[in-house]
Amino acid sequence: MPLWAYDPLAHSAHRHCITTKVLHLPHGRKVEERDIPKLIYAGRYGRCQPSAGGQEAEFYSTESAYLTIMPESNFPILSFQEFLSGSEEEKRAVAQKLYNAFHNFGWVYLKDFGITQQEIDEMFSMSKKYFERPIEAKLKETLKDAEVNQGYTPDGAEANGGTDHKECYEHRRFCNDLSPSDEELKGFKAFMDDFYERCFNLAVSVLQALALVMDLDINYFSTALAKADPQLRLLHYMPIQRSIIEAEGHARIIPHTDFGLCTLLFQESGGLEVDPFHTGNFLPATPIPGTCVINVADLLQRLSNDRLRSTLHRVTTPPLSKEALEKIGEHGLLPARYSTAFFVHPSADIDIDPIARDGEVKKYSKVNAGEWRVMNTAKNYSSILGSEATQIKV
Ligand SMILES: O=C(O)CCC(=O)C(=O)O
Ligand SMILES: [Fe+2]
Repeated sequence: MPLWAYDPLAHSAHRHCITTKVLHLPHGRKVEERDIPKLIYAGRYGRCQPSAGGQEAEFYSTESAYLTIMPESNFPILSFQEFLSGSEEEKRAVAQKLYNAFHNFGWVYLKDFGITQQEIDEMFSMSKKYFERPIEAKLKETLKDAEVNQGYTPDGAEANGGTDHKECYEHRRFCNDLSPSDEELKGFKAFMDDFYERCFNLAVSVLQALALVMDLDINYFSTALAKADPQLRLLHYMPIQRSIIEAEGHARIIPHTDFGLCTLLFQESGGLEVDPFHTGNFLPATPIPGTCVINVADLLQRLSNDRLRSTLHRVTTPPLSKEALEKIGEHGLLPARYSTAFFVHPSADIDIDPIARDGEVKKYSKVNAGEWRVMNTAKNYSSILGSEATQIKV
């Protein structure tokens, strides 16, 4: 695996290949080349830590800046090509790697998955046109119902235990009444329907891969998704004062887990951070061109009886150069950020009952996917849907 020194004060793309055989650390300590892969990056301004045992490495410095060491990415990067077009044996090998990534980290960067970077760029350009419209036009299309869960959400209206600073648009499979007409934004609905379908097909393939290694019927998830109505979400994090999103209880999106089966995520710039082990140690999940990120969500964790991990994640200040941060200052504005998520929820009539193996105890009770979804959506949107919305019981 190539090794990269990553400068947390520099732009996310700013990485230097490590050429040294030995890293010299403060206080005369050294890390031999063979041990470098064991170091993991431990926070935006944090420390390097050996991943298994041993002493903390802390920062080491070069002439240019503080550097920490990390592999090219904090999370595995996996080509999906051979699952889509390979032999049975190749399919199984990809599926096993996907399963391992979800088991160990809950996250994977997928490449060669059938949607090109050019198509992703076109989607972001449509997303920007949507959000650039006047606020009055967007507010007319405000999301109204936890069950329908389609339309626009203004800044500050969705959060659960803190304050988010973002605006969103939700697109669904069967009905999108609260979306701009062709007169308002030409081609929007047709474009989003098409992008939605491509995400849906990818989600089915990803879940089929998991079924293969989880010893489930290969059609288990396609049946669970037959009548499903997942949620394509466009997100816009407006330019915002750094001091606001770095204040206690605030973020562009506060730490949370997703509550469906899994989520596909496309991101244009940095700021996303993941805490795979729920220890408060958030690792940057910076965008890698040509990839999408896929994370496990709560229903898959429940179904797998905790074999697959649904991880905490948040969006906060992106990794910017020291100069850029100085220029922005504490009260200056951070640049806007765009991302798009596809939340994969099963059909409302499916029950999710943990699969316990080898005499294992089930760690969760059975839940109905439809009720689970309405309850979680209502909780997150109580500020626009009213407090009664949170009283739906499972
Ligand atoms: O914007 C992102 O990168 C993450 C969005 C997210 O986690 C969510 O909407 O649940
Ligand atoms: Fe999320």
